[in-house]
Amino acid sequence: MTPAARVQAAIEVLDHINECTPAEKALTTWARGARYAGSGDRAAVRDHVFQALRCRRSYAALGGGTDGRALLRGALIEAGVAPETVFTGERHAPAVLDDAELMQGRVPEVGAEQADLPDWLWDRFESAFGSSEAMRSAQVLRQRAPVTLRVNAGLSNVSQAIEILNEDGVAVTRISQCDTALIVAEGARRVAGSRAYREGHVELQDASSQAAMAALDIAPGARVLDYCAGGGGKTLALAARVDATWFAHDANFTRMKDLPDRAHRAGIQVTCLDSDAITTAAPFDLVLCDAPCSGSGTWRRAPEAKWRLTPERLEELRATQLTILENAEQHVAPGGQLVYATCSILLAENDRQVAEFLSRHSAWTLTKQMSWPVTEEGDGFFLACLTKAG
Ligand SMILES: C[S@@+](CC[C@H](N)C(=O)[O-])C[C@H]1O[C@@H](n2cnc3c(N)ncnc32)[C@H](O)[C@@H]1O
Repeated sequence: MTPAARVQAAIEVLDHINECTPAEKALTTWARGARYAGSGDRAAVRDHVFQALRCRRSYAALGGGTDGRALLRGALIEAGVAPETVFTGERHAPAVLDDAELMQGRVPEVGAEQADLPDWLWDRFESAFGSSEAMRSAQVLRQRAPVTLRVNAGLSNVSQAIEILNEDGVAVTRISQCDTALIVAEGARRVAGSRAYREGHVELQDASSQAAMAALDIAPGARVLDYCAGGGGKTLALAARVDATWFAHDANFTRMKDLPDRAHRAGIQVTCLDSDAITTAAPFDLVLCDAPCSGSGTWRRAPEAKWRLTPERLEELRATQLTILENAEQHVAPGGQLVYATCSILLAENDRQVAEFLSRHSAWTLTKQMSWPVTEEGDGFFLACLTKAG
């Protein structure tokens, strides 16, 4: 496909998304009907679509509308490419911009529009971080996220992992934030098929999640429950550095379906527990609640979420987070830890939740609280460690 044909395909996918189709589904539907598209074409179309979703508001201002054509016109203007060089009307390229379209478009307004956030979220960002840090975070969320690997310290060391990845054409760079984290500089699409990945030397995991798990104090031999385990990424990260007994739970048990295989690949053992089995296996020395959240620290990976979140949905999430903490704390042994984590940068889901929990539970003290801002190297992440009276 020509570059202009890729833009036209992205326009069609964005129009489909505008009709309330989830981005992944719209992309899959397009790819099924576009057998002529090679993997490079599919990746390029996907990049256009996701970038337009990250920058939806500012591109809409620049391009003069919210349909696919306007968004891609806005994207080209921001990239310094004259839209008429792409909207040529030639074979498979977008049709020439008409007079009505050319009348539209303006510079995005200072504030929420430039930040590519809904107004109410921009207000929250500004009041939490101040204008300049709020804008810095928002601008990072407008960019593509890095592909980051975690070296499985249980099986490999960093130099060995880099060497094995290089053999398969995956070039990586180390970062200061975390010893085990490697950012993929070249060959991201080769990671899943690489020997390093297949044999468990590396896992995909954001650097801030890795740094947060590295910040936990876990004694060898401890009994640890990952209460919101999902695919088990946090358990695997912890198990790579401490020899403990690992348990995993998720309200949606099927989310843990890949965990036994992933654990096997990483050379560790994890016991998956349903709610009844938790009661039998309790108490635990540490219960980790990597709670469902707005994902605001990861919106560059899932940009639709920032436009979908509403104040009401945020309140629902907050209620779920507190219920999870209330349920999980009952399974912690005296003197043990309850760890609350989110991949959000919103105070409402982080500091405020910890304060709320502490105000209701006098037996608990906050022993550690850390947060990671969104940066070029890592997603936003929050961690609080609470200790139960012995
Ligand atoms: C942020 S994700 C966890 C990600 C996972 N820890 C990882 O590292 O891949 C939150 C998880 O919490 C689960 N969840 C939602 N409500 C829950 C509840 N009431 N109790 C336990 N798990 C819950 C969801 O099914 C989801 O898998």
